[in-house]
Amino acid sequence: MPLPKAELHLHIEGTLEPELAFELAARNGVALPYADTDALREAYRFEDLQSFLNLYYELMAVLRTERDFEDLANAYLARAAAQGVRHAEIFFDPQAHLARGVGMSTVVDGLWRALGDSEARHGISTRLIMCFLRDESAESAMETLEAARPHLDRITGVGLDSAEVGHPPVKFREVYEAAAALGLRRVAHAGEEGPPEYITEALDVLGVERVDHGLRCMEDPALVERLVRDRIPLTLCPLSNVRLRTVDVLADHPLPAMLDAGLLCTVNSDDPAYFGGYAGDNFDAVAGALGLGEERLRELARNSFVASFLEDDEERRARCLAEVDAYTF
Ligand SMILES: Nc1ncnc2[nH]cnc12
Ligand SMILES: [Zn+2]
Repeated sequence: MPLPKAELHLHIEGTLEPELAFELAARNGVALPYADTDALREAYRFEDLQSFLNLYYELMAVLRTERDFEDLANAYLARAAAQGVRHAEIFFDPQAHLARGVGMSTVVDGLWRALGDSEARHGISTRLIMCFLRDESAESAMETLEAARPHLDRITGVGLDSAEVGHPPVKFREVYEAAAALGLRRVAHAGEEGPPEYITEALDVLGVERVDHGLRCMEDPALVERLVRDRIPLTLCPLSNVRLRTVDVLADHPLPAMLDAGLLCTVNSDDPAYFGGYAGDNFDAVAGALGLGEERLRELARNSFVASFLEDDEERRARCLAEVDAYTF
């Protein structure tokens, strides 16, 4: 049995495996510019975040109907369950779908067909986090929040993703204020490729409760001190960092130094179909490459539930934490 864990940084569109991409392409009559799944996998050699995003957005063309989103989410949940995931807070990118003429209801209702009974079917409780694309305008983000209004009973929070450099958090001040007024939780990608100042800005201007990636905080000791003091969780994605070349090799990943500094780190998969592994694979990879022992792994698993948005179900959080504490490696 794998170590129980929560996954807090997972883009549902990034779980689209080549086999499912081709199946959905055939179902929807969408032509993909790759001969087969092997040819597609060959394209998974990324220079940086942007080179990945180009393929990530291109492949979304196969996602068209509620059933497509349901199948995508069910495939992820089955894989995640097999790797010990007991709770998943799942990002989705509505603007990337709205721009293709796929409506907000198609996306949210489709995802919900899988998430609605995920606890019974897969043993995974779930939350949905709607991300704004930071390389689109602030006006577009606000329109997206408006479009989500009828679905807010199914959306726990908002996030910020896509190309980071040149798109500082301050650009989204108003939409985050509006999201907060609607009672939504707030997170944002910051310090993945962008500078530590973006992390500080996400905290000060957007009021985020959790930072996605946050890797580059290590360049600013005062920021590290603040993140430790305020117990701000970081959702790290080690295999993603290697594939997108923010870290040269896994053995150089700053995770051990971050844990030693007292940061509330979690380990997640980001876009597992593209980066070589799901949540459990990321745990296994850091355990091997960084020599993390059992107590460090247990700490990471505990952190994932502590950092989760389970305030509305403290009983489940306590049950999951008890499972982690009772786990024998
Ligand atoms: N790692 C990542 N960083 C920013 N935006 C993303 N969208 C999907 N994956 C992402
Ligand atoms: Zn991400």
